[in-house]
Amino acid sequence: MLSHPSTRQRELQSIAFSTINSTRFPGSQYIPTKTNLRRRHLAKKVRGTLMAIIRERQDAAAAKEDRGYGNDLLGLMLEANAAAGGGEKSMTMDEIVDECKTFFFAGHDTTSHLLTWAMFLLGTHPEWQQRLREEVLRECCGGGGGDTEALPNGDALNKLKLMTMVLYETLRLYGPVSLMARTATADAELGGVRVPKGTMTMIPMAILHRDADVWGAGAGEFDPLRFRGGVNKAAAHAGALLAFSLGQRSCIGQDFAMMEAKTTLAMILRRFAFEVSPEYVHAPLDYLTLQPQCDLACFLKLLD
Ligand code: HEM
Repeated sequence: MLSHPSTRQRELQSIAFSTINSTRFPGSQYIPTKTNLRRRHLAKKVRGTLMAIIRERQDAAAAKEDRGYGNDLLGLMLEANAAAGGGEKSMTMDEIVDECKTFFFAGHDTTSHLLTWAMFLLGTHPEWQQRLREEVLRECCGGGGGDTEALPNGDALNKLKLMTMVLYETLRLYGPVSLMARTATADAELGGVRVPKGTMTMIPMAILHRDADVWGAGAGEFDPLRFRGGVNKAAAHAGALLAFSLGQRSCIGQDFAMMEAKTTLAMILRRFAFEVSPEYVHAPLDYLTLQPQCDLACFLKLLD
């Protein structure tokens, strides 16, 4: 089934990933190969769907309907763009569509796979699952107020110290983004190796995150307590956890991702106990984001 825009966007990502190592030459993207034709067709469909959503928002704002451009990220972007009034700071329609695609890819698959791996680790470490459940029941039942059905509020989420440690440890062992690329903008020297300007370097975060020189002898083990002194004190180097990258181009959505993951896990933990299916095959696959190759089946048990 390929009717949903997110399904099309996923197929586009999958084409992009599978052609990363293909030989390319100027103009090769215009040759009518099966993959190129499919890519063009999907890109057109995704753009059409996004344009329809954007036009609907613009019409609602023009008609001065209460909802205006909408109170989500797209709404804020369209509102800011309208305020820029076509000046230097405004975005073209193509740029807005591209932002929508970026946020879908950067913001959706990453967080959902962080949750997948957290479920895997908690499903295979029942003692940690129980510790987190106790923390959740203590700190945020009903946003901190005792109602087990209500969403946890921001204050309650901030009190989930063990949960934060488990998520950092999940990001270390199974960070959804396992590789980053950077191009040297000037001649440089890196660990004694000359890196000429223009060289593309790859930063293998997944490997660095399991380096015993940095994380200690138990680098391969699940040990959330290594983060008890904070993220900067967990390893030999303060910037060792690279899951969201560091510096100017680090992840813009990292706080949001942590909040989403904490909220979702809190809601699952207080209602269900879970374990990983004995049929699960452990085969993490780096398919733009790190994910289980054959899904992750879990058994959930409703708690009293
Ligand atoms: C567990 C969840 C997430 C992880 C592991 C993650 C990881 C990363 C990493 C490693 C980068 C740097 C990539 C590079 O420089 O090559 C990045 C950038 C980015 N992320 Fe995330 N991300 C997550 C969630 C999110 C969410 C929820 C959003 C949006 C709501 C988001 C939006 C972005 C954007 C827009 C960038 C580009 C920032 C820039 O270049 O200035 N991410 N993310």
